[in-house]
Parts: sequence; C-alpha cells; structure tokens
Amino acid sequence: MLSDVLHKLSSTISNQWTWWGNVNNEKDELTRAVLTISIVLLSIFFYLWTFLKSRNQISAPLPPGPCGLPIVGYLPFLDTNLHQQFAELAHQYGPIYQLWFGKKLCVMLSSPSLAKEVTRDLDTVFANRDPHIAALAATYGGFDIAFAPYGPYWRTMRKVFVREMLSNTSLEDTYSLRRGEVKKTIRELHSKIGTAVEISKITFLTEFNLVMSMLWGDTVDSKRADSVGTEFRAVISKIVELIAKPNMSDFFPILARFDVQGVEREMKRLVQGVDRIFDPLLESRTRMSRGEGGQENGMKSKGKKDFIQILLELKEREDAAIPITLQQIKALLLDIVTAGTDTTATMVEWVMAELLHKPEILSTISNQWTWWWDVIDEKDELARAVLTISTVLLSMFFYLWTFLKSRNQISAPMPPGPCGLPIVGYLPFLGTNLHHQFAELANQYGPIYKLWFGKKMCVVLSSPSLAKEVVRDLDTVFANRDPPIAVLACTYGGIDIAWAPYGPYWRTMRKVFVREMLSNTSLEDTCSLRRDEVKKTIRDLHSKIGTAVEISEITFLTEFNVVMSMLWGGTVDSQRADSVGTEFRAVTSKIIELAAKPNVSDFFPILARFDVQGVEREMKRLLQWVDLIFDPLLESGMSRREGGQENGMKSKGKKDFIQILLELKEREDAAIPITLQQIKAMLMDIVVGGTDTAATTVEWVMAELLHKPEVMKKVQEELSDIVGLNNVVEESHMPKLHYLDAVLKETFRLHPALPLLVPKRPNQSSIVGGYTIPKDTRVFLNIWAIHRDPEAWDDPSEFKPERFLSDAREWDYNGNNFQFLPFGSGRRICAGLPLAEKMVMYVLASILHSFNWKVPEGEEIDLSEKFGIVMKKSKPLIAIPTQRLSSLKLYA
Ligand code: HEM
Repeated sequence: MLSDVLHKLSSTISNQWTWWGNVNNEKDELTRAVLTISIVLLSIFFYLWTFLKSRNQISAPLPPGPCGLPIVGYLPFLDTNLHQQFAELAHQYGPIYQLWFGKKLCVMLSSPSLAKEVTRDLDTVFANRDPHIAALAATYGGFDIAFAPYGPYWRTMRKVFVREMLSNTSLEDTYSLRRGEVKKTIRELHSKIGTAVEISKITFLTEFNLVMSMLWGDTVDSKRADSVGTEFRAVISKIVELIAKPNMSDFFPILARFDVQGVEREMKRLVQGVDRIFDPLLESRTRMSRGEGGQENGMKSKGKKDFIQILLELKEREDAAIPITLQQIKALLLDIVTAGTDTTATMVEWVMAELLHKPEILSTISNQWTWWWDVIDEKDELARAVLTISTVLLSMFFYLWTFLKSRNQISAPMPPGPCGLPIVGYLPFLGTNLHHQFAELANQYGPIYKLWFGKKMCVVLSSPSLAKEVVRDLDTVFANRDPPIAVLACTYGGIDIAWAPYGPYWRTMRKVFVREMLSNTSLEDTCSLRRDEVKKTIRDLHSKIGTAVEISEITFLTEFNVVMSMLWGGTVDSQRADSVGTEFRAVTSKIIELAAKPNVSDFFPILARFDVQGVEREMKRLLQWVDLIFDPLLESGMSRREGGQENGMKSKGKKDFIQILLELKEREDAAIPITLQQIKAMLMDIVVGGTDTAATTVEWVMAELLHKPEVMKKVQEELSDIVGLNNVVEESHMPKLHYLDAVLKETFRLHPALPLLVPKRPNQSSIVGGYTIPKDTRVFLNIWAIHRDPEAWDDPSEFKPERFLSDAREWDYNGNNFQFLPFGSGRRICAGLPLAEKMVMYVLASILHSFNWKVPEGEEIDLSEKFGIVMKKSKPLIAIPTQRLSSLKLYA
C-alpha cells in the first residue's frame, strides 16, 4: 500500500498533477484520499513548524512595556491626554516601548534618534499609514493624501497637490487672494475693537477662507465662504476629535462590524455634512468649467487655473495613469481644508495664549513686528507672504505626522483568481504551456489575477498598462527576482546577474558586464571575432549544401562561439570550442528545462529539504558538468596572466572580458570583491542566457520565413540590394536592413524568447491596477499575451512584418513601449541587449544572404511552441541550404 502511494506521489508530481481530476478506478480514488490526508497532515505540521520557527527567528526582542490586562491590554488605563501619558510611560520604560491596545500592538517612540531611524533611515518602510476606521470613514476609504497607503496612488495625489497648489508660481499667483483674506480679518477685528473675541474662531475663519480662496480662486463669494466656514469649523473639530478617539473596532477587528461606540456611523454622518458643503460647490464649479456660466475659472484674469479647475480636468482625463474620481477629489479637499485650517488656527491660538500669558514678550514682539501690519515696501510684503506660507506649510506637516503609526495595511482588495484546491492551490491544474494557460485565465479573470501554487501566491499581469505600472512606476519595488530552487542551484546560490537580488551586488555585477563587455568600444573591438565566427558557420553550412540541417544546432554553435570568443578574446581554439559548444548545448537545454519545471519544493518550503522531484540534485549534477568546462578555461586564463601573455586581444592592446574579471577578482580594494564562483555565475548568465535565447530566436525567424515564402523573398531581395550578390554581409550593413529588422521584431512579437520574462518579486506590498500585490508574491508579466492583445495589435495572430514599418510609432527594444517587451523593461531589462540585437541580425542576414532555404520533401513547417524559461519550437526546425551567391570565394 505504502509503495503504491509513494509510486503515485512521484508519478503525480512528474505528470504535474493532471491525474488528480481524472481518477478512473477505486484504487486511484483511495490513493487520492490517502494523498489528500497526508498533505493535510503535512501542512498542519508545516504551519506549526513555520510558526514556531518564525517565533524563534526574530533575533531582536520586542520593546519593553507595561503588561496591561488580558485581552484588552492597556486600553482600560488610557487617559484623555494620551501624549502626556505616553511621555510619562517613556520615563518609566525608555524612549521606545510597546503597548497592547486589545489585539493591536502599538510602539511609542520618544527620542530624536529614534525619530531619525524611522523617518530617515527606514523612511520607505514606515511611510505607510495605519488609518483607524474613523479615519477611513472620513476620507472616503483612505483616498486622501494623509491616509492613503504609500504607493503610486499616494504619490500621484501628493504630486498633484504640491505641484499644482504649492509650487512657487502658484503661491505667487495666489498671494493677492491671501492678502485679501488677511485684510478682511483685520477689518472685521477692527469693527470689534473693545469687545471679547474668540481667537480660534477668528483664526479658523481666516485660515479657512485663505485655503478656500486658493482652492476655488475667487469663485466663492465672501459671504457664502463665511457661512460655509462657520459650518465647516463645527464639522472639522468633530472629525478631528472622532479620529483621535480610541475605538474598540480598531483594536478588536471582530467587533468592527458592530461599531459598538457608533464612531463609524457618526463619522459617516459628518462626512455627509461635508458632502453637503462640497457637492454644490463642486457642481457649480464643474458647470463653470464647462463654460455654462461663461466664467472659466476663478483666476481667469491672470490666465491661470485654480486648483479645483486642475483637479476637475484630471478627473475628465481618460488617459491618466491613475484616474481621479470625484470622491478622491473630495477626500483630497478634506485633507487640505482640515490640515490647512484647524492646525494653523490652533497654532495661532496657542501663540496668542502664550503671548497673553507673557505680556513682556508680547510688547517686544509688537514693537519689533509692527512691520507685519504696516508693510512699507515690496521686500516686507514678500517676507510676510513667505512667513504666512511657511506657517501654513509647517502646520500641515505637523498635522500629517501627528497621526503617524506605521503598519503595512493596504486597503485595496486582492486580485481575483480561480480558487484552486485547498493546500495545493492551482498546482494540479497547471498545463504544459503556461503562457497559453495564463492568457486564457486572463480572458476569464481580467488582466491582473492571482493563483496559489501551494503556499506561494503568484500574480499574473497581462496588459500594457499594468506592465507600465510595474516596470516603470514601481520599478524599484519590482526589481527583485524570485529564483526557484533549481535556479539557485545552478547559479551558485543566485550570485549571477539575472537572479541576484536587486541591490548593490547586482548593480556592481551588471555594471562590470555592461561596461566592460558591451560598451560601444568593446563591441567595436570584438567585431572581427564575430565576423570570424559567422564566416566559419557559413563555411560549415556550405559543406552541408543539399543536406538537411538542424537550424537551432547551427545557430546555437554560432552564438556560443561568438560569445565564447568575446569572453576569451579568441584564445579558445576553434576545434575545442566546437566540441565544448555541442556539449554545452545539451546541458543548456536541460538547465533551462529544469529551471522552468514546477517543483513542489518551491511551493511547499517544508518539503524543500527532501527534494522530492530530484530537481535540485539534477541541477547540481549539471552544474558540476559546467564547472568541468569553465574551470580549465578559467585556469588557462589565469596562467596566461601569470605567463606574460596577458590576453587574447593583446594585438590590439585590449583586454578580453575574462582578463578583466580575473583582475577584478585580484583587486583587494574593490567595494564588492568578486570571487571565482561569482565569475562563473556571471559566465553562466552570459553563455546560457545569451546563446539559447539568440539561437532560438534565429530558429523562429527561419521557421516563419519558410512558412511565408513571400516574406522570405522580400528579405532576400533587400539583402541583394543592400549587400549585393558579390559580397558577404558585414555588421555595418545592419542599420540599412529595415525589412529584416521588421521581420525580427514581428518574430519577437509572436514568439518572445522569454514569454513570462524573469518572474519578479516585490520587496514591499503595493497596489497595481487597483489591487494589492503583497510583498514577496511571484509576479509574472505575460508578454506573450500582451504581444497578442487584440486591443493593442491588428490581426494579432498574423505574421505581418509590415506593421513595424508602416506604424508611425517608434519601435525599439528598450522597453519604452509597453505593448512590445521582448527584452523586458526597467532596471532589469536584458543586460545583453546591444549584443543580442547585433548577433541575431548578423547571423540571420548572413545565412539568408549566403543560402536559399527549403524544407525537406514532405515536411511541413510546424509553428507550435514548447513552454520553458526560453520558449522553443516544439519540433526542431530542419531545412536544406543551397548556394545563393555566385562566387565560391564568398564561402571560403
Ligand atoms: C535574442 C536574445 C535575447 C533575448 C530575447 C533576451 C531576453 C531577456 C529578457 C526578457 C530578460 C529579462 C528581462 C526582465 O526580466 O525584464 C533578460 C535578462 C538578461 N539577459 Fe537577455 N536576452 C537575449 C540575449 C542576451 C545576451 C546575448 C546576453 C549576454 C551576453 C543576455 C544577458 C542577460 C542578462 C545578464 C539578464 C539579466 C538582467 C538583470 O537581471 O539585470 N541576454 N534577457
């Protein structure tokens, strides 16, 4: 029985779980039941284990703090003046201590150095908010600036606010409005001379009118503004009071739905009050902007737009990366009006109270500051304006930080997606062609959806706009990789370029590679090496004229030899290179296949140590094999250095890439020292990543051309025109081969070498397409689906190179057009791009110019795909070359 179960377990895994749904006899059913129970038990064990482990893992202790009572924690001991109570507790427990408020752990910080740690050193980690239920209700669900989660939405809102309302120019343009308001207050106070006035009321109204006039220009008439201001004052003070009120629902989420203290209900009532004030003002403003009232905006006289006008315009823009709704505008207004009025008014009241308390200071100030009222020149006016603005800004800043308590809470929902089965998630339903299956799921669930692979959450993105969000707007967050165990095994623990975590190590490795191997000068210096390798291929093919050749074998060897000669500067002799290349091809395709194979160790970390499928073991075996190739080559590189013959490109006084790497390895002063293993990891990237991708691309182009003889004819006509039948192709011809370039681009569109790019892993939770993607999720960008999106492409499944010629848009490989990303985009875009483009074009042009090609008799071109990290043809392409150029000399 046990052996039966184990047998089923292993065959299950290798068949990727498809039998799960297709049991056809009782024995199978029994096995399935036993398997399910084992998985459940294993998972429980696993959860217990991870829980215990995570408890033991936290190396620094939690801060000290008072114990409080069971369940309610410190809540029953809270005073009304929290800030004073917290300061007293800090005397007892130190500048950092913890308190439990029900189920919520709170940490108080009360020293400048801790403030610096949180707001400077760990700024991005602590930049999130922890809005109370009351705050969420007051801000239409956290849509304002102050409570929005740290991410692109917050960034957009804040940018709009700071740039449009608080830029130097806007502040200058609105100076007269502020002056008008202050003058009005002085006039009003003058009319009350000798009678008692409530300072906060006067200051609130002044600040309120000031902010309102900056928002609305001068479209709200002053009487209406005053009455709105009085209403607003009452509402705002209640809102601010409610936000700060300890609320059971915040500390016991289970009680939240009952709203025991009625805080949420009361807040919603207040927000309705705010709506009653804002809605008519916004409606009349919308009518005005549409020209119904004739007057376009409140600052028309100066040809400027007031802030409301700008917000309303943003709302109407359909192409905005983050569209703004009316509710979001209101949330923003509420922030500005609340932060800009109550805080400032309160500060002024406090200053007045202190001054009245200390009459001697008041008299000094009134003597020194009389100019505040009696400005006599422009300089004074400017100083007064700057001071007023600084006070407003400082107060707003103060307000924004008052409610700071960090927690990684994101209010957007999780993406939709299929449920899958308990524990194993969607794993049993995975097919062989993941990119096709992902595209079908996108048709069902939309361009962003989630899947659970065991314990691992994956998100698949399949639209240009989502691609943009991830690789442009949130590039640094998503620049991390999520290497599977198999990949870690073959990259010496992820120390190569492609899988290294985003950070200084990756940056150094990538910089060394790009600067030393792929700079324009290096590419020029190595041009003759590439020419020699391509000539060799042409010679080789000529010797096989009339016989069937496997295209990918030829192209792999060519690309491999090109890369190897660039690395070793032509020092590896050609026969040795050819035999190494043939071995390498076999290993490379196994490595790439294994790296893409679903591995239960990745999805159930508890099983990783058992390596149930043997993927890790197999990968390590392949790596030993690669070591057997690289080690002697590296040793010969080292002995060349020792033996005086510095490098393979000595004749030109240049260093080959291996020499540069070996030199770096010996440098003791390097910021990030490079070891031999890191050099080998980088070589793996270059050789494995650079050859198979390029060779497969050439094979796809050839397959499409043999499938469409009319396109092949046009390509060869262009070659005859540009190169001439009496010449061989040179790299210098490439910029003129426009049609071949379009053919290559169209092939990349239909058959991108990496259909899901390299999976990304966000280093913090973020919102993409309105959904939360939690930290450490595995994120796939399905560029295969994007490249065939009918909304982005006409006849998306048709091979039509002309679209890259006739379309007025600029097409390149730099990842700026999010409809077309064959090399990825953003920081982790393909590092070998300049070489890849050169090599693929050069090899293609050469074999298409030197030979005519046909498929063997009775064979048909098969264009079906086989998924892998690199997407291959499911059947290798076989074709027969015949001589095209007249002179035999051109093949020598
Ligand atoms: C037709 C040829 C090639 C294609 C289609 C291709 C495509 C790609 C893609 C899609 C990525 C991942 C980008 C992302 O995740 O956004 C990538 C990464 C990479 N490629 Fe290429 N590549 C090609 C050739 C090469 C060559 C020739 C080299 C080196 C000589 C190379 C070196 C790399 C490296 C080092 C990375 C990792 C970059 C990083 O993570 O910073 N590639 N490539």
